[in-house]
Amino acid sequence: MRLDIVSIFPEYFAPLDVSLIGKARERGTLDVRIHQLRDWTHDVHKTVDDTPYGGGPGMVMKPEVWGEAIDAIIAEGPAVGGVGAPAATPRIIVPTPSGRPFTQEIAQELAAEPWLLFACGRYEGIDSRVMREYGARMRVDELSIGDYVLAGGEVAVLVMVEAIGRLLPGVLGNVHSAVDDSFAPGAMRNLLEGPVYTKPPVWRGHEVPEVLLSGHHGKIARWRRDEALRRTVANRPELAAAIDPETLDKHDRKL
Ligand SMILES: O=C(OCc1ccccc1)c1cn[nH]c1
Repeated sequence: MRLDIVSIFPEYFAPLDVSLIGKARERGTLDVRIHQLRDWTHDVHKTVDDTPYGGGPGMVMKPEVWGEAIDAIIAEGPAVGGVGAPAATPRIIVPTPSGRPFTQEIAQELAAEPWLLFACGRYEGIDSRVMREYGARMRVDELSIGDYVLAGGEVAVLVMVEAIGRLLPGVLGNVHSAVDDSFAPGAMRNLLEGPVYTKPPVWRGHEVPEVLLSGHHGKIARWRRDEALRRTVANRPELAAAIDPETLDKHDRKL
């Protein structure tokens, strides 16, 4: 997969050189290119923003600069690698509080894309005509990572790149655990993970639940399902309401 990220703060993405993503880049699984948006300005101040039409507080990012940046990046294509055929254009992702919720399901969908381009907005956002211009010929998704307002899209891109990156083949240590992720479609859909334990069996007087030491896989699976349900009801009642009995039966059938 090729990942292009455009930002006025490219230094935000230094963390992508470490851990899972760093290894994937070394392995060639991921081709990450960070771009400084100001490289496509032509004035001495490298201006990327201006006052909003219609008035109001804050500034809006200029369409011309974004258009030149995205055109230049597309011209560097097509992106090869990844599961599918080479992609002539990227799928553009724009983090914004007013976007569609970014979910594990969307992370899985994006992990199958050969080429993603993340556009980091700052100030009040990017002139809407940019999304309209590129939306006419490629997928453009405005996505939110949560109901709060950040100063810019950079941190949201780090979140999405990590959620997507860990799903790529060869990036995650044991690919098995991605299948059992919370929120992933399938057995764990709408169920949160329950509590986890490791050695020692007793720590400061706290014992590990007996059933987990029993070696009885059926009882362990049921206990884990029940704990997951308990935590989901406690922390995310709206998810608990959405669990279809089929999901729970699936767990029981696996027991
Ligand atoms: O603040 C966010 O993105 C940065 C941004 C983009 C456009 C205008 C204001 C702020 C965000 C919050 N949840 N998901 C994304």
